[in-house]
Amino acid sequence: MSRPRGDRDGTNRSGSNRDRSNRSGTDRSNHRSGPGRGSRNDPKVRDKAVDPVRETARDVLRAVRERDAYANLVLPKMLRERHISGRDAALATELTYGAARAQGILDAVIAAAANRPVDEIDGRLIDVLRLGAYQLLRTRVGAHAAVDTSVDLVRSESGIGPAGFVNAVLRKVSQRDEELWVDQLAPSMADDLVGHLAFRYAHPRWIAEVFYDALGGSFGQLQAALAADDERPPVHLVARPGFITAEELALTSGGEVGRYSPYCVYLPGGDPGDVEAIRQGYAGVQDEGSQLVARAVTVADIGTDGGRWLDMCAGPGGKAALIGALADIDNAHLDAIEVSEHRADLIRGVVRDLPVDVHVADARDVTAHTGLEPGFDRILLDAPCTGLGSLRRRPEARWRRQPTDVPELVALQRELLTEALRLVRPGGVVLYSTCSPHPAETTDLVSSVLESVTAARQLDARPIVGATELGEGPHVQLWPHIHGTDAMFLAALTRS
Ligand SMILES: C[S@@+](CC[C@H](N)C(=O)[O-])C[C@H]1O[C@@H](n2cnc3c(N)ncnc32)[C@H](O)[C@@H]1O
Repeated sequence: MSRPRGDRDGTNRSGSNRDRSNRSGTDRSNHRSGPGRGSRNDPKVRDKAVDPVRETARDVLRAVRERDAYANLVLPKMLRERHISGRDAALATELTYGAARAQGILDAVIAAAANRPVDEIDGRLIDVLRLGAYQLLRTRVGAHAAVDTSVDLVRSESGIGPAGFVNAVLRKVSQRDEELWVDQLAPSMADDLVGHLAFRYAHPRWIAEVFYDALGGSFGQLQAALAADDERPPVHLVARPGFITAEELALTSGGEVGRYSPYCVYLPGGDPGDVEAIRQGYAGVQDEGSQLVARAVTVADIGTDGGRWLDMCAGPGGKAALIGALADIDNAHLDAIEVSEHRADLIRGVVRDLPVDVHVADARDVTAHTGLEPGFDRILLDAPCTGLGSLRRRPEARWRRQPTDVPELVALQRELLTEALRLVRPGGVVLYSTCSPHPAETTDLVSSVLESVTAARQLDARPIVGATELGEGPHVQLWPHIHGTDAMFLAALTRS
């Protein structure tokens, strides 16, 4: 890949709320007459083609439910295969991700309207009911269009009886707005404020409890955090240092330079795949919080830097690409380890032309599996975690994750951090990060490792992160509602 050369600040060496209006409101079916108008009111006599946008959203929700698929992997592929683009693609994305994120509140409303638990309703109908209820409660799509298109989907696949059922349930859903349904169905604010907020902002209760603990027991902060997490997430781009500056990327993409990371650009809308710099490999899609973590590894003060850098859990390579670009500028070298062959391939795809070696190995015992000896100057351990800090970017994840996932991950994190502290040279830095604010994976984990590795101590991470409102330290916890980033956690450690 040929590219302009630059310095690490991004200068080319060549010189060169849930606000309803924020929700998608494209009512592409308003031309259709709805229930109560002539024969279209009767599912028995209708014979219309289904709307390809809703059909695609329905198919993705079904793949998520039946095959544990990831909506954000399945949807783009389906849109390409079905030649759905532009505004239609945007609407399909909003409906799919919105319905997946809001599943908890939608299911409660559907169960109340159907007068039966959702697990007693055929799964194929549930997908459509969620899609219809989402449109009714959380978009500006007209009620007739939301109901009609849903009934069409069911009638074409399952026939008149199920279509009549969906029609009846969605009509009942449409009789109240979201606020009224919350008043009726959510736990009372007086008796159970965490439960109420969890319901209102479509989070499982256990996750709201984790956020509440991580936020120091503040209901106000919890409400803001859940509300931000319930929003459509912003798209952040990273301008790869030495390839393009954030200013150039903002200019060419129509975006705005980010608040904290010198490499970040906020993209207001549109498909990042259309951005020329991304197509050329000069830029990528990466949350600003992840950029701050990657940059922090490279700016921590460690005295003389021998240029041996390590990324212990590197796949799919977002941070390795940024650290690798900075290593290139600083004449350093990065070893990137990843246990999954497929994810190692993804790393290779983004570090071409950079001083990065990719190793497929288990990082719990790096020397045995890669031959790499201890003595690294800078180590990033971006540990496998519950991902509770990036739920807004993984629509269905909040309903899939279970509290029982936590202990196994914590055990793995403990082994990996202990190994990182073995590999770092005295006076070097280990940055431990998670895209989770769960105390068991963050502060508690760091404390317990520090208790067992007596040569290690924690540094103040705040000065190397380059953001404001970072609390009392020494660790850093970013939040969507405060920093606009994913809820990344970061702790800096060294050893004697
Ligand atoms: C949070 S992700 C890392 C994200 C990455 N730093 C990025 O910015 O693209 C954690 C990664 O660790 C990998 N992993 C899990 N267990 C591992 C192990 N024992 N050794 C090495 N990698 C592991 C997972 O496959 C996953 O790709």
